[in-house]
Amino acid sequence: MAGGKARKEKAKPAAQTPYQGGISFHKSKGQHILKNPLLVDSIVQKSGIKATDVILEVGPGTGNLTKKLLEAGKKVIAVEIDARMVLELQRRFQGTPHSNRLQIIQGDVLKTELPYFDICVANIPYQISSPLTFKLLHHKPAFRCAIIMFQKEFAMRLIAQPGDKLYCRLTVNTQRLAQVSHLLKVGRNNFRPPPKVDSSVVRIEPRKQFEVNEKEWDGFLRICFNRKNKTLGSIFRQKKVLSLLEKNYKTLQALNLDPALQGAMEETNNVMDFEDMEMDDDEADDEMEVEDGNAEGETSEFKEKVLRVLKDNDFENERSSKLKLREFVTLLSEFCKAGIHFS
Ligand SMILES: C[S@@+](CC[C@H](N)C(=O)[O-])C[C@H]1O[C@@H](n2cnc3c(N)ncnc32)[C@H](O)[C@@H]1O
Repeated sequence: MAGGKARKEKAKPAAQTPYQGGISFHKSKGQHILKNPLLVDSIVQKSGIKATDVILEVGPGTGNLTKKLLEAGKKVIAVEIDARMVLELQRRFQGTPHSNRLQIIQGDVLKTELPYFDICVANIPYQISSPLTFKLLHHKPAFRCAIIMFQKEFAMRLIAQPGDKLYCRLTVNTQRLAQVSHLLKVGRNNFRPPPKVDSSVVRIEPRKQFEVNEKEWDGFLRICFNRKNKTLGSIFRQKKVLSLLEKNYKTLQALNLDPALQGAMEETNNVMDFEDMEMDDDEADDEMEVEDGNAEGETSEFKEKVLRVLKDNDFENERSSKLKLREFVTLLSEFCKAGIHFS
C-alpha cells in the first residue's frame, strides 16, 4: 500500500450488501434499490403470495425483490424500463432454477399492455405513482391485490378518511375502486441511494365499485375538491362552475331536441370537457368574491336549479373534506337526475 496508514476496511455483513451489478443509478428513473434483505422478506411475507400466483413486478431493478418473489410464486412478470437493468436481471437469473419462471418485459409500464396477473408486488419509481395506480385499478380481469411501496405522503393520501388533512380527490378516486390499507413504514436508509423522502408499503384490493359514469365522476370531483374546505353551497355558487354547468346543460338540451346533432357531437367530442378546475388559494378567493353574483350568461333560474339539488339533499353546508365516498356518489346521482351534468 502506498504511503499513509494501512486502514482495515470493516467488512460489511453480506446480508446488508444489495446486488447492484456495478450499475450506476439514475434518479430520473426513480432508481432506489432495496438494500435491506429483512425488509424485502417482510414485504414478500405480508403480500400473502400463493405458490400458484402469477406476480407482476414493476421496476425490478437489479432483482433483489424479484429473487424472493420467484421463490414465493409460480411466475414473475417484471416490467423494467432501463435496458441496463434488464441485462443485469438476465445475467443474475440465467442458469438458475428460477430462470424459466421469470418473464422480463423491457419498456415503460405505463405504455405496456399488461398481461394477466394475480398479484402485483413492487417498489416503484415514485414519479409514476398516480398513473400506475389507476392503470392497475382499471386492469381487466381484476387482480387479487397489489402490494406497493409509495412515497409516504402519497400512501397516506390513499388511505385517508373523511376529515383527515390528506383526504383529497386522489383518496376518493382510489377508494371508489379499491380498499387500501397501510402495511409498513419504511425509512429512507433502506434504499441505495437513499431517497429524500420516507416511504410506506400499502395493500390495494380492487373491490366491487360504486357504479358511476367515469367522465361525470371525474368532472364532478374536480369541482367538489376545487376548495375542499369550502361548503358545497359556496363552491357551486362560483361563476366559473355555474357557467360550465349551464353550458353542459344547454348543450345536452340541444342534443335531446335534435338527434342529428348527437352524431356530430360524438365525433368532435370536445364541447363538454372540463378543464382541471383545481385552483390555488388566491385564485379561489377571487372566485369566492363573486360567488353570489350572476355569471355572464348564467341565469338565476339555472343557479336555483343547482342550489335546489344541494338544499333538498342536505349538502349545501357540507364540505368535500368531510364527505364520505357514498355521499359523493349520492350527490352526483341527484345532480344527474336534475339534468345537471359534468361531462
Ligand atoms: C425504486 S427502483 C426499484 C428497484 C427494485 N425493485 C428494488 O426494489 O431494489 C424502481 C425501478 O423502476 C424502473 N422504472 C422507472 N420508471 C419505469 C417505468 N416507467 N416503467 C418500468 N420501470 C420503470 C427503474 O429503472 C428502477 O429499476
